[in-house]
Amino acid sequence: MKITMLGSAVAALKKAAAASPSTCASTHLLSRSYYSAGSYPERKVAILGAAGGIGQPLALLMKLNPFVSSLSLYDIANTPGVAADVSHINYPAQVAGYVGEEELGKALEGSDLVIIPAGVPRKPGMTRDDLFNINAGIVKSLCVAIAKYCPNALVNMISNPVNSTVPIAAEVFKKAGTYDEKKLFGVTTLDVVRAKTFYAGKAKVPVADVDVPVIGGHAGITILPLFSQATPKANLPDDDIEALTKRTQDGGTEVVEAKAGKGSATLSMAYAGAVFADACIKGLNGVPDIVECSFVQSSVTELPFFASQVKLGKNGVEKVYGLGLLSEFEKQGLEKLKPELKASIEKGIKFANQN
Ligand SMILES: NC(=O)C1=CN([C@@H]2O[C@H](COP(=O)(O)OP(=O)(O)OC[C@H]3O[C@@H](n4cnc5c(N)ncnc54)[C@H](O)[C@@H]3O)[C@@H](O)[C@H]2O)C=CC1
Ligand SMILES: O=C([O-])CC(=O)C(=O)O
Repeated sequence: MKITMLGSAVAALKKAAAASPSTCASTHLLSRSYYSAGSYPERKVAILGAAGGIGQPLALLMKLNPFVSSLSLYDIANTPGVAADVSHINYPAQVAGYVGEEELGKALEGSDLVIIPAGVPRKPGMTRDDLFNINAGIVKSLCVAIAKYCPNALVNMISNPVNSTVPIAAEVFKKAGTYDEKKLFGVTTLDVVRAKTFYAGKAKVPVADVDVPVIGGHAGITILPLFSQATPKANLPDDDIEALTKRTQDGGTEVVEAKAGKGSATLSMAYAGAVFADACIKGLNGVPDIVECSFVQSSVTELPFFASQVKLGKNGVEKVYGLGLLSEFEKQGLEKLKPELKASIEKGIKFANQN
């Protein structure tokens, strides 16, 4: 029964992907073109924190991605079991599990893409910034190893607070002399996934057709969905737009509270992480017009890092898009988010240079 369900879910994903363009509406995982055997280079993907709540379903989804030839699962515990389990799935990727710091180098060597969901999640009452004290150190040490063992890999940062962990990673790479701003991404795809889902529900349009850019950062009011640019157009009243904006900004907290102490979003995050990783790999492989929102080094505003739509190419970020036309409500939201986002970025930079 379970196998039948997974089979039909994959078939549904393939159907949806075949029906959608490969632009920023690409929140679908599998497309037929993947199956033109041998037409793409081998790709190694490493997941750091692979035995965790996000790491395990993300490992599953990356195993199902036929672009991936080697899947490297690293954690401080429990990865041999996760790797053995995932390795039995009849998709091409060769799976290996690595456990403990002494195996981190082997886990990373040769990686084209490193995805980092390592670190502690929130409990009710906490902000993402409350995770800083533990996760900053974890991310920093993992990035030191990335600089050493796979300095050319794209890095997808999931660990929170993303608004600070991305600047930490950038500083570590700068110190190591390996920083390439085109290759470092804060994963904000879950904000886009949520904005699409909530908008589709309110506007009563098919969710597969919806696109909504989300800009700013990845915490509370720094998450700014641009519903004025949402497609298909729905002309929702202002109070609906305000409610949708708030729900998107509080989406993570909604899940944290519903899980009541048992962590934060894992399944939707694994999905979002797999969508973004897939877009990165497609870009590396030269698939044209791959556009996703991500928190990257940016000159779109005065802040050094900012999330907006980016085009992904053979070297990572090919183009950072501007914000387009904003409504008055969005303009106000943009000004309101800047001080918090600036402080979180500076906190990350300071940590990386002091510790
Ligand atoms: N960017 C986003 O949109 C989202 C980010 N997150 C963040 O992702 C992170 C992980 O969340 P969960 O998977 O739910 O947590 P979890 O606690 O279930 O898993 C984290 C994993 O990281 C591992 N880990 C800890 N230190 C490590 C190290 N030094 N090296 C390698 N692995 C290490 C742990 O052993 C554990 O298996 C959290 O910081 C959470 O806030 C969660 C949801 C969405
Ligand atoms: O809310 C959290 O702590 C996890 C997260 O980043 C999200 O679900 O967006």
